[in-house]
Amino acid sequence: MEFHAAASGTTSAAPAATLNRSGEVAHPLLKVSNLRKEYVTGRGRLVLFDGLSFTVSEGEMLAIVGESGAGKSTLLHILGALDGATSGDVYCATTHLNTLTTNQAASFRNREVGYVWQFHYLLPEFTAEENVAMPLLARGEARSTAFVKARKWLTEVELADRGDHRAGELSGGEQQRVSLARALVTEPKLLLADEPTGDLDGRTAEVVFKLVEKLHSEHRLTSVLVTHNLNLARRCSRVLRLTKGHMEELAPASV
Ligand SMILES: Nc1ncnc2c1ncn2[C@@H]1O[C@H](COP(=O)(O)OP(=O)(O)OP(=O)(O)O)[C@@H](O)[C@H]1O
Repeated sequence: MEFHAAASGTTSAAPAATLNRSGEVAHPLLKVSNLRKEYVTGRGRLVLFDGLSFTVSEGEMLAIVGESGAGKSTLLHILGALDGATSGDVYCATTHLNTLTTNQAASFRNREVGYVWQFHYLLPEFTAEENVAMPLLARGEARSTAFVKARKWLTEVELADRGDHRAGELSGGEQQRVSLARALVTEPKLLLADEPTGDLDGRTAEVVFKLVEKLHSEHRLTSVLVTHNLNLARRCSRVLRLTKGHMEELAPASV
């Protein structure tokens, strides 16, 4: 168990190391300070959250829970440089996400973050292998090495024998495992997952979540998962609940 001091509200410092309960140095990978997100809508300002401050240490598996509409997906998008905050700061290691240009944000997403969504967003006409190789090809990696890595990651998600199958011909659980391989083929530090098992039946969800747990620990990932599934949330090392615009830390066992 680790201590997680909330960020002090400073807006200029990259994450500093802290001590966990065993006296080991815990290096924060993500540091969120005083974050606010609002939308200006036809009916006025919609403030999703304000004053959010928290850190996520390297190696943690964090679940973000909360009511529908609380802003969990929006927060995940901000952590992954897919969306910007209205104010406040987000650091991923020494990268200050607020200051990235569009191109820098795209490069950050390609190199540092793996995304898994509720819907897999695979290209159905392409094979599993081609789908997994796509992020590497997008950043200019040679086809031969991209496909070697894609096959390695399909093996990691236990789909080595399905590489030449079209994504559209795979089952929902298999598609989600391919999307997990695609998320990790670039060997990111950070895995962001938004309801990764939300579209799957209970048994298939368990298979996919076990794979997430296995890959998280074997590849020393830092993972942030948005979920409504409290059974999955309590298996994470930390749980934060987004409620009425603020964050509460919950003991996983009490979720
Ligand atoms: N571009 C936008 N403009 C205005 N409002 C938006 C926009 N995007 C999202 N919202 C609103 O922000 C709120 C939070 O959305 P978000 O998807 O982050 O919630 P959530 O907690 O992930 O919900 P769920 O659990 O249902 O997926 C919702 O009320 C949504 O309608």
